[in-house]
Amino acid sequence: MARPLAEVIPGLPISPAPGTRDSWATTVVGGVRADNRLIRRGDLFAGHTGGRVHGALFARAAVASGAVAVLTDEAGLTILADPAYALAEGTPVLVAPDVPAVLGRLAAEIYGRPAEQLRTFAVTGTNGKTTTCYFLEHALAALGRSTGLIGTVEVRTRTPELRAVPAQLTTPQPADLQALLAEMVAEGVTDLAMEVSSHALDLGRVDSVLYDVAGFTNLTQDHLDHHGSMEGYFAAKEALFTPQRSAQGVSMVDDQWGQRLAASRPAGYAMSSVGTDEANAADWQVIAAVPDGTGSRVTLRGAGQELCFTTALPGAFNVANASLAVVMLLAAGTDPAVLEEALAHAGGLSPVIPGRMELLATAPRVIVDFAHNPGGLAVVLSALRGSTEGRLHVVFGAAGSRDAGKRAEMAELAVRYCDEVTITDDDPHDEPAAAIRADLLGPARAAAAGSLVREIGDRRVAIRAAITGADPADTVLIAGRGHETVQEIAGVEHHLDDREEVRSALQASAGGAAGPGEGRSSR
Ligand SMILES: CC(=O)N[C@H]1[C@@H](OP(=O)(O)OP(=O)(O)OC[C@H]2O[C@@H](n3ccc(=O)[nH]c3=O)[C@H](O)[C@@H]2O)O[C@H](CO)[C@@H](O)[C@@H]1O[C@H](C)C(=O)N[C@@H](C)C(=O)N[C@H](CCC(=O)O)C(=O)O
Ligand SMILES: Nc1ncnc2c1ncn2[C@@H]1O[C@H](COP(=O)(O)OP(=O)(O)OP(=O)(O)O)[C@@H](O)[C@H]1O
Repeated sequence: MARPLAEVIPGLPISPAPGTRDSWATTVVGGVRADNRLIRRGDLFAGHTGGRVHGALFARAAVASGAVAVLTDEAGLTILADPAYALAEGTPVLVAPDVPAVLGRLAAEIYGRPAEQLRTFAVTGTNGKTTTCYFLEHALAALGRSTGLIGTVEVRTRTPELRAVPAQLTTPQPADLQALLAEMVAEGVTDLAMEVSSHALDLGRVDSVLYDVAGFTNLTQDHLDHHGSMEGYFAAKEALFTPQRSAQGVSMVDDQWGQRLAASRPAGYAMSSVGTDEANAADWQVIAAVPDGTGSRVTLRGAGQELCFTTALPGAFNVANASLAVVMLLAAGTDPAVLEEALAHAGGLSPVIPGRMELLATAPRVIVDFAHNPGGLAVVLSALRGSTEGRLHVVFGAAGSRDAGKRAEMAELAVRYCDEVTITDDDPHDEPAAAIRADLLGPARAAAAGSLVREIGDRRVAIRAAITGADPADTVLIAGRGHETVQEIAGVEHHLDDREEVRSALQASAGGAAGPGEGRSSR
């Protein structure tokens, strides 16, 4: 889709920069990007103030890649006035006081408002967004819909066959999101399941999308470096459940935040609730979740009806995630009996989700999971404790330069549930790795009653040590990085995939090999 700028900017706080000739109005743009590396011929480049660098510094490179106009802010105009960054005479330059605030709406106009041509499901909450979106995608496919998925692990469409690319962010930047939605519409996607992070809500990444159904999973401590407090974090999530952002919402009311969300919606906003604990009133209630293979057989009751489905994903928390996805589909108008039959026909709600309770061996049982905050670690460790005959081992660390306040609670949870705790590195980013480990080790050692606690900084060595030290009846959980394949230490990226390390440790263990620093734990 190509649109003249004169058609897309009326109504938006955007004006031509002083000195830009009138010809800007007839300039036709095919797309918009805020990263020069993504520019296609005919795009508008939006170069704005960033946390690290100003995007206007890349305007020349964007024009060299085919950008036909530039949108920037006042600081960007100063940069473009510098001969080192000045654009060729005649390049249309537009200016807005706050570019990120307007980018979503501008991109939606340029790409032809693609979100309005899709049925859109948004999932927010601290944990379970990715999982719930895979459940939604799986169920929608079972219903014969052509579904796109946007989330932390990957962005994918199912038309005409599966196409996936790794995700950069949980929720893409506004221009990238609109470009992606336009691509999906062009491919024939009918439904979209996407994760909406609190950062995205706060930073305006989804401002131009009105979702058909929004879902809330839960809230536990995370990202307080950005939001300041749990109230601030909740307020960011809550904004999704307003008529400006979604037509209706579904809240999982197992925690107090979900209950508060369900009870506090503005008049006229359609909100429903789902819960797995009968102590909390909910429109749809899980009345039974019985073990079925590795997962559960779930019965939901609501609106005078019952709906049964199975999921192979383990843990009570996956009963909650799957039930939320199901109730979001019901909220969208799906008939419960039709959904029940479609799920039965598809063999249940059992998507394969990279790095989420991913089972890599059975004796000992070795699982890689993305649990990286207290809420996630608590539910995963409690599920594994209950199903482990032998000893429970956990290998984990904490990401650097992020909400350090959650570290002590994670360490205490590890020793509460596990027999052996190996503290290692996650993504230290720019923080000294040893200092992060110390933040975990102190509280872990202080709280350790009977557990063995040890420190092995090198994650490969830590994984190998835990696996070679485990007996067949034991469970080893490698927590925190899930599907991730890059470890960032002091600004340098290293390849590291927990699943590959587990496989090679299992091979070494089967062959009797021993690497450096391995062996039984010491106190
Ligand atoms: C706080 C935040 O969200 N920051 C994002 C933001 O960075 P920034 O504003 O500092 O941008 P910058 O690097 O200074 O660059 C400024 C501008 O120049 C452009 N640029 C920059 C370099 C270049 O070579 N060319 C170029 O055009 C950039 O695209 C940008 O428009 O824009 C960057 C480019 O898109 C993002 O990579 C970066 O995400 C950072 C890496 C990040 O970690 N974000 C996290 C906090 C985040 O958003 N997480 C949530 C999930 C949280 C969860 O639930 O787990 C998410 O939705 O992903
Ligand atoms: N409903 C839930 N409640 C608590 N923890 C959960 C729940 N669902 C999943 N988890 C845990 O959280 C981890 C992350 O799950 P998932 O990727 O689905 O969440 P997310 O919200 O997308 O996380 P992120 O935004 O950090 O990527 C899982 O690996 C699991 O350990």
